[in-house]
Amino acid sequence: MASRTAGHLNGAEPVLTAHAVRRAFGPTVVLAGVDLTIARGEVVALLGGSGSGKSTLLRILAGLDGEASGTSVVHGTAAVVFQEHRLLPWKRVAENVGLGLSGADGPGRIRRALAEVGLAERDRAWPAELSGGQAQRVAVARALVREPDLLLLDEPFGALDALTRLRMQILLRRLRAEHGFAALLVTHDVEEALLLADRILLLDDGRIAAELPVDLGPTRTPDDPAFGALRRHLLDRLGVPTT
Ligand SMILES: Nc1ncnc2c1ncn2[C@@H]1O[C@H](COP(=O)(O)OP(=O)(O)OP(=O)(O)O)[C@@H](O)[C@H]1O
Repeated sequence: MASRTAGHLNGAEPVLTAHAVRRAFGPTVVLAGVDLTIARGEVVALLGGSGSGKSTLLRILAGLDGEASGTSVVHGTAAVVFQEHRLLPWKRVAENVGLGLSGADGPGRIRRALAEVGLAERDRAWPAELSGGQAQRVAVARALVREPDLLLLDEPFGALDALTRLRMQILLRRLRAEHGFAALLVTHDVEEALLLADRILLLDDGRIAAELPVDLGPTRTPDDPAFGALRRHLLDRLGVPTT
């Protein structure tokens, strides 16, 4: 696995290298030795059945789990976006985005990050005054303001309605084109993975069971026969019948 994941780098610098990551909860082994390399600027989607350990792996890579074994190194800055926005209800939008940010350029960076997610006018709002989609865009701004080399995204659009989800996917694609960050996107949604990722990994039985490059070019639509073929292949690997 290590040599396979290293292969896709083609000489590109890695932004994340993880090796032999293992995590058990009591007697239950959830991750049995995961090797993973992400290149600078690369978007990797992580698919897997419910309970396969996707969120557990993401938390380890984010440095949020002290109990795992193996090594995981982010070469640069990482920022995390979760399925729930996790905004502090007692702080206004701009304060939430700027949490932990220091330096005289903080207010300017907060303004720019909010403008980038289309919420420049909502900087004084309270989280409770926002829609689900707006709150999640604030969470994205809070990640962006740190100018991350790597975004760790745990089902970031999973709680949103279908239309808002589509808008967020388009926003993420645009932000990625502008900023060039790398991302690891945990998702249940095969189409979302195919729309956004350069490479898709399948987590099964505690390991990366399959790896699939997505050679679909920058403009992707589900009507494209090549898109459909990859979709069927992935659903098949996930054990979902398509006929
Ligand atoms: N803190 C914990 N204590 C005990 N078991 C846990 C803990 N966190 C996760 N698990 C178990 O580890 C397994 C993997 O959970 P995880 O949330 O990583 O899966 P997932 O692939 O993200 O699932 P889903 O797609 O349903 O969100 C599950 O069986 C879960 O019950």
